[in-house]
Amino acid sequence: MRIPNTLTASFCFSLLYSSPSRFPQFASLVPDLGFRSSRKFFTIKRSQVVIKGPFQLGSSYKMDAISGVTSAKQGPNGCGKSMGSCVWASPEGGQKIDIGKHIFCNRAVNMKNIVAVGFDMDYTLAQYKPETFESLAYNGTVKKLVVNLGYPNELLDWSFDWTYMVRGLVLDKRRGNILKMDRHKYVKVAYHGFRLMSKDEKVATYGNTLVRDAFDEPDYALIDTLFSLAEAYLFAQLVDFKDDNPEKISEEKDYFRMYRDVRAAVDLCHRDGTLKQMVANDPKLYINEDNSIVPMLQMLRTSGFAVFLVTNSLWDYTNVVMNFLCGPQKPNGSSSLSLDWLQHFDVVISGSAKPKFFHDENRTNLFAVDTDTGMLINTDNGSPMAQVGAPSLEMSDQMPDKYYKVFQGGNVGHLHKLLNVESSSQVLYVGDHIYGDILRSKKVLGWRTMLVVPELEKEVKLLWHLRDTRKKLILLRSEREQIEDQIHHLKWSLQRDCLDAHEAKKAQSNLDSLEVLLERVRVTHQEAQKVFHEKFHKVWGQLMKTGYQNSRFAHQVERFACLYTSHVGNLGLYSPAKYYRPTEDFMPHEFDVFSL
Ligand SMILES: Nc1nc2c(ncn2[C@@H]2O[C@H](COP(=O)(O)O)[C@@H](O)[C@H]2O)c(=O)[nH]1
Ligand SMILES: [Mg+2]
Repeated sequence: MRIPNTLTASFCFSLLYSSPSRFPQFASLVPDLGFRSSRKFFTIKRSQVVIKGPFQLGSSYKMDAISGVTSAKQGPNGCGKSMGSCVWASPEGGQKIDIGKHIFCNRAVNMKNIVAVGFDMDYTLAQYKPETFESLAYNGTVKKLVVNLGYPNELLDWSFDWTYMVRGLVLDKRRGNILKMDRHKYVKVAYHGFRLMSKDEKVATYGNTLVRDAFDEPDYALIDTLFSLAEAYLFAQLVDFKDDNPEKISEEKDYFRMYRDVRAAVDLCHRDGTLKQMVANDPKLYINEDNSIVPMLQMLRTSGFAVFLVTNSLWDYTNVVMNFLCGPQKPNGSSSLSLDWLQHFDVVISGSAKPKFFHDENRTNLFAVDTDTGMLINTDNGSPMAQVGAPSLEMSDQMPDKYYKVFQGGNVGHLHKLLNVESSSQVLYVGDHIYGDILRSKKVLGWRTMLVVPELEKEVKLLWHLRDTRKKLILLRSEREQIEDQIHHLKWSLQRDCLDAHEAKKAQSNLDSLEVLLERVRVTHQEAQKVFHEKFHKVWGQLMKTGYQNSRFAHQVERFACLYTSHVGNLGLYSPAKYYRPTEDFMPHEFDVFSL
């Protein structure tokens, strides 16, 4: 458990209730809550090949009590004047970073030890607009279910609430349930379709099992990428539809098969042009414009880092998206495709097939990509190969008129070689997908990782605004526990102590009052907790919490992401020489000792 150094003082409180005569103090809290309401790149001329051959959120941050910004004393300036908006440094030697844009640290990353910084593209560099992009995926999927898989036409009239589903949920494919669980994998919130399951139903289904469910494939699906929000919503709709209209969905299509159909239809939307062609036609409609990316990339490169892109998207689509993000932009927002954006990268690997890419033993060929034609060129572990009958390869020191740094496929070994990386700990990779980008790269490979969690900006800001409420909730929970202890004490005394009649009567009276008070505090606490969570999300509450515990999603972030932040551009707000240090760990006993 970690708490930021700067906030610890505000969490200090003491509750020393020793006798029933102090009960009114418990009750006095209830109405106060306000809840009521080194570069090497390949160069290829048409007939000839030429081969050519890197500074936390620690104690130096002070929270601005009004606005929730911290002022960061920064390290040496690695940012040239030309990079106007890469403003991590200012003449005053520091700048205000909005709390929603902080980079949070689970595991130390010293940028001075990093040689190469890499990026994922979709939902990392490119933030899709869920209201248009996920709706496109939703509509395309529904259409395929009806036209190709024989689902009833009325599905075409359904609509999609893109705000409903959130990351970190788990779909129970066999039972048609959508679950939110804590870090111990205890199901805390459960819906069947869109119907909230009662506590008894939930416990009967998921509680008290001797062998705890892993909640993994094949019976469960993890909503771990923003790409999955539409399919989760559609699955819930289908579950309700089948329950209400069993005659309209063929019998053999149980919940599991319906999920499989939805998955297959979504998958096809990603492959058959349903999504990519539409984005290519009008990127501005589907992707957020972002003028922080280019300055951030420039800052990294001028600071000496090798910068790379590894995306599962293929070259043609990558080129469209990166053109949109890096320009050149035309006044109307459209951009004609150019290769200018490649200047910000040392190596680009499209069609990388992550997470397989992170396994060294994966023998997938690495092809160079002809960026004009999209044609793949054979390479021998990244070194271009001559075709039989074509002119032979030559080595030259001269800068060629056309060079290649775009590849497809391959594995992490190829990438290390291309970047001249000696140790995997020298690489920082920024991605949005815990499984696809982060887990494997850190666990298997030892790369340093940064997870982009766009939901975090709103969550952290809200947490900041609700900090007093949160403190009152902590106080109320503690109050509940202490009343319970008093009740247990009195009950024990009534049963075991030889009390005279007067003492027994007094104890019983105190006990009766305490039980009434406990019920009042319990109801108030529960209601307050519910209202608090609903401020974050009307259905699922705080992304990073389930009740008091970290959510399963938060647990994964903590375990697998060295760093995490709301937006990739936040990297440009910190010094390229920054030493990101984690906040101090706290065990529960330390909370008691230090009154945290
Ligand atoms: N075939 C499928 N492709 C999918 C699916 N969900 C996402 N995607 C595509 O993967 C890449 C992600 O790229 P990255 O930059 O984040 O590595 C992108 O092209 C998506 O369209 C799916 O279910 N099936
Ligand atoms: Mg991605």
